[in-house]
Amino acid sequence: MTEIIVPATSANMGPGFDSLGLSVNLFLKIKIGPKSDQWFVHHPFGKEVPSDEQNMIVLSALTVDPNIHPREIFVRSDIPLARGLGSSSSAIVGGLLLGNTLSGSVELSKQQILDRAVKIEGHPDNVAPAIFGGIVIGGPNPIKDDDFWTYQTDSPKNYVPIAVIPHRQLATSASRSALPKVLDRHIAIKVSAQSNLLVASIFKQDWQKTCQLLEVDQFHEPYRLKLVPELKIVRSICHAHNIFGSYLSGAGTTIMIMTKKDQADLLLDQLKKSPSLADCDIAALAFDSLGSRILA
Ligand SMILES: Nc1ncnc2c1ncn2[C@@H]1O[C@H](COP(=O)(O)OP(=O)(O)O)[C@@H](O)[C@H]1O
Ligand SMILES: N[C@@H](CCOP(=O)(O)O)C(=O)O
Repeated sequence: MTEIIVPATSANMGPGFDSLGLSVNLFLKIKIGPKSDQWFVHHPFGKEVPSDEQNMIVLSALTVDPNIHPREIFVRSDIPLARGLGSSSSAIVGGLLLGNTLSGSVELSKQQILDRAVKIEGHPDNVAPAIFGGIVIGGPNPIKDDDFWTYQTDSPKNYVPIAVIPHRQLATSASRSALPKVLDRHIAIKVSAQSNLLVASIFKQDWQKTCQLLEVDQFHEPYRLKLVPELKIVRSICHAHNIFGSYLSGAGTTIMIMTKKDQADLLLDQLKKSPSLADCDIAALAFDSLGSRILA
């Protein structure tokens, strides 16, 4: 049975709001089952997620080719829903790859899949690393807004992403409505300069500076702090051990920390000991370098 595999993603690295993200080793897996009278999606998410053609995976597949014959599909996923780890992007990218695989008349390139995925999701910072793997910077082509440029690079070898995942869900739409309509010019200039530094540090593999710059966001974190107070707690535990590299992953509620491998055990231990983080799953993940793949 053909299987489509899409990794989870952690968007909004530092001040790279809506632009900068990386992929990690939690996966959405879609197996393509037999033809059927109607679409039926076998999935583990309960009633919250539709099992018919209204399922996000099927909706995305049908944007590629509305004439695809309905199928049964079998979905497994260890990406938690609505926690800032790109579950909706994984469904969109997985659906587009499903449509591309099943269509007899359309064959999209990776770039076309990216452009369509951004159109559905609204921003490239999850869908781009979900497609390409590693760390990806994405943004609109300056002369053609529906075409997205990306630069991809490897994640650091001697660092590990530690995720603090509150049990609470937070829909991206709700978290976006906490953001201000207007930003102060001085703040925007300063943070945009630091965002430029962040990108340079990533491509120079100057990971120590990267980790410091991951903490300077002022585009979204200050406004979302009231929705994810755990960010402050996690950051202060990290700083008490002179560890930098924490940021609000996507729209929350997950907090990601990029930390040196030799500091990971100590940090995990300290985070797990904190009574304020009792309602969180805390785990060392791994960076994903492959992005989406299809196993025949
Ligand atoms: N595998 C999936 N299949 C179908 N729908 C999904 C899947 N994963 C996520 N979704 C939809 O996306 C929603 C979460 O999207 P969002 O609020 O953007 O959070 P995030 O992308 O950070 O997990 C879920 O509540 C569900 O409706
Ligand atoms: N830039 C977006 C990222 C949303 O990521 P998600 O994983 O929470 O879907 C935003 O901050 O709204």
